[in-house]
Amino acid sequence: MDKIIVRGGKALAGNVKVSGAKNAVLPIIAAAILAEEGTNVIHDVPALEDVRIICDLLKTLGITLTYDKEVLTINASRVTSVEASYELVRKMRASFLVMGPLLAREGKARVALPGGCAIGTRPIDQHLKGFEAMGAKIEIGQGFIEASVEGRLQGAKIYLDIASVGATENIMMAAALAEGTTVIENAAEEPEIVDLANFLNGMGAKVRGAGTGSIRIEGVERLKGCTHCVIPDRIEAGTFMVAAAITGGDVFVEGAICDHLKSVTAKLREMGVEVDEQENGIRVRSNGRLKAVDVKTLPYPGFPTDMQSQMMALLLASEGTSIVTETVFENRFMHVEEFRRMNANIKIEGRSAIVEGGAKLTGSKVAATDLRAGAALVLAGLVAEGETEVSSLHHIDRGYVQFTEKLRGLGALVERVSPAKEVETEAVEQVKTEPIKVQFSPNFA
Ligand SMILES: CC(=O)N[C@H]1[C@@H](OP(=O)(O)OP(=O)(O)OC[C@H]2O[C@@H](n3ccc(=O)[nH]c3=O)[C@H](O)[C@@H]2O)O[C@H](CO)[C@@H](O)[C@@H]1O
Ligand SMILES: C=C(OP(=O)(O)O)C(=O)O
Repeated sequence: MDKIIVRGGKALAGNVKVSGAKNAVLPIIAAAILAEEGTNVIHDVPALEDVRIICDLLKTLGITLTYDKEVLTINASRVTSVEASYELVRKMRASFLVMGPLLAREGKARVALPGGCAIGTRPIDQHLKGFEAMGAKIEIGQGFIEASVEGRLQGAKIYLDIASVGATENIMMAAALAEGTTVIENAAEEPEIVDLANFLNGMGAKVRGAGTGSIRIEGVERLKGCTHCVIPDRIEAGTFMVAAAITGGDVFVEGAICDHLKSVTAKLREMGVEVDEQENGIRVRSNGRLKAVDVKTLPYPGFPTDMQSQMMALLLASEGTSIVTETVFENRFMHVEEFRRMNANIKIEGRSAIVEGGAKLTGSKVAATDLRAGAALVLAGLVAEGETEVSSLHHIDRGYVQFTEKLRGLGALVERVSPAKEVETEAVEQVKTEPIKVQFSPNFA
């Protein structure tokens, strides 16, 4: 299995370009199922494992896709199946996002139960509540959820008990082709919801209010393909902002949208990091002296749970005690155990982690427990003494395009090695100066 080897001690400097947002492109690809005519042309599609999986899923539904140079074309004029298999849903929870579009277009959908994952149980009750309110019959059995409706879905007023990102997206997509108007109250307000709404509207839908807690969707009879550019990934951007701060570096994060990163920017500034918001990106500078701060994850515009572990790495490098409270997911502290292997002093009390900064982190063998945890361990490795070896890289591949290459572009002493190369490393002890080969080259076509 591949590993990332990081040697700490280098201040990062230079320019890094942010890729398209994973969490925007996944629902957008699912929404492409709704286009009964024309072709969707989606730009800035990141070459990620999750993107490959959802593309594979659409192919099993009979849909035609091509992918070249970050441009994905999807022709969904023909849908030959309404079933999302366990094998695909198991690999990626977001596969469940095909349920709304399939139900709205085909009147039925059969999707494997997504189950829990490393960060919590992650129920889907709010998605199902929305579909039922729109007239769908839901049956659960043999590991699948089957949804069906006689005729078209009916517009409805839906109040979400939790401002769930996925439920808001799934219901929005279903409502786009429903008869009448749907109003989602307590809707999630994430930028990815706005991007999805823009894509749906590009296909001819009538979605208003995305980005607020109340979204109104007037159903239309047909949708057709359009051209769309995916927003930049705010979590990838935030990860590189932390990389600059933790190493006492000076990095321009090109393409980052300042508005999407306000909570992250505010916390970095509280810690003493200089954040310069520019039109086409964000420059982050730090002298490496960091103050401890408390962080609480919340739905957008609050501090993102997807930045919690990276922020914890930064707090470990700060002076003083910080409290990190996770309110979005019930079990998103798996990385704490891995940080401890690196000499971190962190205590968990319920939903909070008490992080003692200041102790010198030491390089160690650690494993990514989810994709953000994987990135966070690499960040910690950038300031640890000696060498850190991060394994279980399939997590990182889900959400970061060429992570090691981008870090190396900023001067980080980091590389990805495959088992064959490891042997070589031991044999000749030269690998640290060799250029690394690109490990990930997806072929979606
Ligand atoms: C592909 C994608 O976009 N993933 C993001 C999305 O996940 P996802 O859409 O799964 O996250 P949700 O906003 O739905 O989940 C938030 C909380 O609501 C709970 N919940 C959710 C749905 C439901 O029906 N019932 C319920 O109880 C979840 O268990 C969780 O505790 O938003 C999360 C929260 O910002 C991010 O961490 C993920 O990176
Ligand atoms: C938790 C995440 O993604 P997902 O919802 O796809 O598991 C994430 O992007 O950090």
